[in-house]
Amino acid sequence: MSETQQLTRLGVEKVGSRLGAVIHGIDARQELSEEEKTFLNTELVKNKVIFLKRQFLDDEQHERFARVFGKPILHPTIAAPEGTNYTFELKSRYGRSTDSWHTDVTFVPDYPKASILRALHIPPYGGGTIWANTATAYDALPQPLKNLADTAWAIHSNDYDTNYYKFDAKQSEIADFRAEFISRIYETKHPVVRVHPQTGERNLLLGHFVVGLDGFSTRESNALVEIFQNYITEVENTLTWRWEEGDVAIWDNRATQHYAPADFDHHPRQLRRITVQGDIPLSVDGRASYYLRRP
Ligand SMILES: O=C(O)CCC(=O)C(=O)O
Ligand SMILES: [Fe+2]
Repeated sequence: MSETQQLTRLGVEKVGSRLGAVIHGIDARQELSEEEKTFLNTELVKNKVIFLKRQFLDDEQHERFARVFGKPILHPTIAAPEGTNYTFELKSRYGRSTDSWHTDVTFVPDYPKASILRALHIPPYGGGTIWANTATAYDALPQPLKNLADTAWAIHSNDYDTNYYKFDAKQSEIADFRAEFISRIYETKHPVVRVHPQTGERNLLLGHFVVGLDGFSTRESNALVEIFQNYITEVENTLTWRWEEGDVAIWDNRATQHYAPADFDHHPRQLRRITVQGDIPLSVDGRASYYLRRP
């Protein structure tokens, strides 16, 4: 197949106003061409979350496909399921989900650049995932709030407040997960505004691993973070994806937050995720994020 033929079969279907596109013409189970890899990386940065429908990847294909976007990395504390090297499992039998807005793994400085999530088992209703654009959220801030965000720093930790779980999931399941999640404690200081290394856009870098803003009291910090988060999670600033089994979502973890509503009762739900290596964020004035604490 000539290069032009190959490129013409690739398609981008925008599915959200501020972010989100479905990519057509890619079979992620196969080894991809350089053109296809470049295309996917370009569309990822442009659309912030992209979807490939009905791919039905196995674990090995998932890990290989993730390499299109970077170097797969292990979660700092949660072990990969047996038979996989870099996989993070989201498996729910009691209605638990990550029903809290976040960017993945921001409790380390060089948190993942992108996450690649595939759906194995989806409940009969609910069980979608919502993404938000952290660049348009920044752009929407009034100038005085931009000025504050540009100069503020936040402390992120994996020992954050997990009481966010709204659905009354089985408490022992939550407790077991939390125990493993905080088996080693990390703390990182990030600028509230991260300059995107590829687009130069300013992105709000917050989410549920934030334990506080540097230099503010807990009350002030909570109030300020809520103001910023409200801009991120404004409904018009988000996109909801209704999964079908086999679908793959890839998000730019430097430019988005996401949330998985616990709206599927006790139906089983299973997804697997691979994250790829990120680089260290830089603030508007060029200062880098750093560890405050590591095991
Ligand atoms: O369960 C989901 O849909 C997303 C969970 C999540 O936060 C993630 O995969 O990073
Ligand atoms: Fe996540």
